[in-house]
Amino acid sequence: MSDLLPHEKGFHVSWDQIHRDSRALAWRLDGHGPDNGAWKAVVAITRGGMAPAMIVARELDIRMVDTISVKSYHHQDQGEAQVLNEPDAGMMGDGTGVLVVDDLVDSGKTLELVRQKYPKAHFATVYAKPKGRPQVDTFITEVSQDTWIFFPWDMAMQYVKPYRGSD
Ligand SMILES: O=P(O)(O)OC[C@H]1O[C@H](OP(=O)(O)OP(=O)(O)O)[C@H](O)[C@@H]1O
Ligand code: HPA
Ligand SMILES: [Mg+2]
Repeated sequence: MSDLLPHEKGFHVSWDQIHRDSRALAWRLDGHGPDNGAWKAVVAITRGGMAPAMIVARELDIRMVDTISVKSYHHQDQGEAQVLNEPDAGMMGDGTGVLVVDDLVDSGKTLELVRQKYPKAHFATVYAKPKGRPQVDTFITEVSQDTWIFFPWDMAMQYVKPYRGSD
C-alpha cells in the first residue's frame, strides 16, 4: 500500500496524450452506434469532457454536439454531484444513439447521475478508475483508484529540481 497522498501519486497527461487517447476512444466507438453503426449526437459532460468530446465528434463526423453541466468536485474534494444545465430534451430522448463523453470516471457518481437521466445513452470516458468502471461502457486507459489524474488544462510548465544535487 502506497503511503503517498492521492495528489502525490499523479498521472500527468499532456495535450498530445489526451489527443491521442481521445482519438483512440473515437476509433473504438466508430461503427458501434445503433443506426447502421452511426451515432446521432455527442454530449460532453462539462467541463472535463469537452476536449475529448470535441475530438470524438471530429473523428466520427458528428455535428450534433451538446453539453450537460455536472459539478461534483471542488479541487480534489468530492461533493454531491449536481446537474447545473441540461442538453436539449428533444434531441436526447432516452439517450438512444447518444454518446456521452467525459474525461474520466472515478467514483462513478457523475456518470451514475447522467445515466439515470438517459439510460439508453452510451457512456464513454478516456480514463477510468476501478470503482467507476461499472458506470462506463467504453474507455481507453485504466489507472489505480489512488492515482490522481492531472489534465493539461490544469497544469503549466515549470522548473523541477533534479533528483540529486542542488538546483
Ligand atoms: O466519477 P466521479 O467520482 O463522479 O468523478 C469524475 C468527474 O469528476 C470530474 O469533474 P468535476 O466535477 O471535477 O468537474 P470539471 O469537469 O468541471 O472539472 C471529472 O471531469 C469527471 O466529470
Ligand atoms: O483523478 C482525477 N483527476 C482530475 N479530476 C478528477 N475528478 C475526479 N477524479 C479526478
Ligand atoms: Mg467533469
